[in-house]
Amino acid sequence: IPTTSPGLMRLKGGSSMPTWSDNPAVIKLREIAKNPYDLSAKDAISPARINMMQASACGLKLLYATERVDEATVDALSNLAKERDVFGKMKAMMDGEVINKIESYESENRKVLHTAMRDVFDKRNEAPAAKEASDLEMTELSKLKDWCNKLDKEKTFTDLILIGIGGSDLGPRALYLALQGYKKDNRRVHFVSNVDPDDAAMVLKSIPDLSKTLVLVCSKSGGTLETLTNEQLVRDYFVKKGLDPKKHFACVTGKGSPMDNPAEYLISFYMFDYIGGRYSATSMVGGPMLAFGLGYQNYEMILKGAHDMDRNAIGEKDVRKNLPLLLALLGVWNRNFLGHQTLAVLPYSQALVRFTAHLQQLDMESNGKHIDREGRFVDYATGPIIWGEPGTNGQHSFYQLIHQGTDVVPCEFVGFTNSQFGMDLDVKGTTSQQKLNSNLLAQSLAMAQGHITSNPNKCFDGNRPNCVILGKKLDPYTLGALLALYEHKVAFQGFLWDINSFDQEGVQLGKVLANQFLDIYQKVNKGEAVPATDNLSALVQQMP
Ligand SMILES: O=P(O)(O)OC[C@H]1O[C@H](O)[C@H](O)[C@@H](O)[C@@H]1O
Repeated sequence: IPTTSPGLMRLKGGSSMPTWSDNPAVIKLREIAKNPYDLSAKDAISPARINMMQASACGLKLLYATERVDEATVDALSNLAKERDVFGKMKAMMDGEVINKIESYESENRKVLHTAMRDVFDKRNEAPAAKEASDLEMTELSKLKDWCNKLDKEKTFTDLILIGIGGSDLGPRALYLALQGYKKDNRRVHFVSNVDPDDAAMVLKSIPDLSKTLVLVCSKSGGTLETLTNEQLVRDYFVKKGLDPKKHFACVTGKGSPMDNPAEYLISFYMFDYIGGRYSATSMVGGPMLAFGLGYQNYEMILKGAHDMDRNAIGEKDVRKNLPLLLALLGVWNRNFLGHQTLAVLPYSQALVRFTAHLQQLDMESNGKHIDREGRFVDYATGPIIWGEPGTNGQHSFYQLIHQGTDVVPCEFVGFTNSQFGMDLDVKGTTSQQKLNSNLLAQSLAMAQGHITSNPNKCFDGNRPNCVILGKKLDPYTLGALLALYEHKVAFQGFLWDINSFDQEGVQLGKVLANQFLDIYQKVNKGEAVPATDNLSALVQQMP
């Protein structure tokens, strides 16, 4: 990681944060990390440890007896949280201070208020933290509720195609797929995100009746190439089928964006510049689609679960009881002090099939950063590489490396006592759900304690850190809480690293170059000559 760059001049002296290495807690944690807790030692994992090393909030329980920490490590991590002022920063975020910025450099300069989108429940003896933002969302929510009632009454639409990408696709799609047990009868949602024309083609071919289909175009900026292209493609398809797009197309966009053109749409919903794409699932980006597919009440329960987790994140100052902060600190321990580069998130729930994909954007776009909030290159590791697939499928694929590979992969397992549909059978004395959960618990323990034998081929070193997140059942409330747990984990980690978790400059360069390639394709399409001497043209000419 570079620590200096000719292109990066510090314009402003004096930092409010001590540098990472000067933090007393960092010094202490580095000392502990020389000889961290050995999970593979005899009796290292005991019933007492399992009972003590756990925390609960909003129907979720975090078990961390299988992490390489003891009480002294957790104390030192707790001090790190204090020294890096994570609660001050979380409060600034929830109160609506402008925290999405890099001091003295051109940056987004925005508030970060996804929590205000669900701060809509308390009977107002306690005012919402950012009242103006919550009030604006209340207006959108009541518009959405009325629209849902109208759709329920008129029964005109059975299918909805959501067109969007990145934050306008991943989070909402992950939530919809996660709640199939709560789907409304005779309602289906489809997703088109990739600019690959086969994505839209496959969805359009699968629609049973286009005349009963809504299209929800979702883009905060209203200018994303993939989304605009797919909107045009789908509009064109409707026209070809003799249908008027104006009677089918709705949109979600930022106020004042190029897409904010109500005359073009049946209805327009709004999100705001202080809602980051990857934090937007509980804004109108998720709202209309989820309320259409699952019903408005279920959407409200997602918001309620998320809001309750927001309260845990800001209100619970004891790190041993604050789920997002505890998860964040355990992650920082594994990343910065034990030196692990990746994190596998492994849901033992088929419903969470796209949840890890959403977390990839949430975490890696937020914390894949190399400068701190004052524009200095950091000399410590920031966000890990996130990956994973649902278990037990993953067990039959990549778990070999997790158990015996030369890289240690910290894991976060997620599981539920009950299935969503309850369609289960007792085979050989246990249900399928119990078989699923036995596998989850077995993997966690096997990674941690290992198994030493005289045959090296059958040796498991163990000492591979992991934790387990458990809930009773993946219902809308629990899913909202799980979503917010990860949103705040990511934010807390950004606060600990003192980076800006809310911009995404790293995705710009590729977009600029893609536009330059498009210019070349345009010339090729018009039969104009393209220069043979530049890299871009040379690459285009490589396409078979
Ligand atoms: O919602 P949109 O403005 O269309 O943006 C969609 C996505 O595109 C960008 O490339 C960003 O990296 C994402 O953070 C964003 O969610």
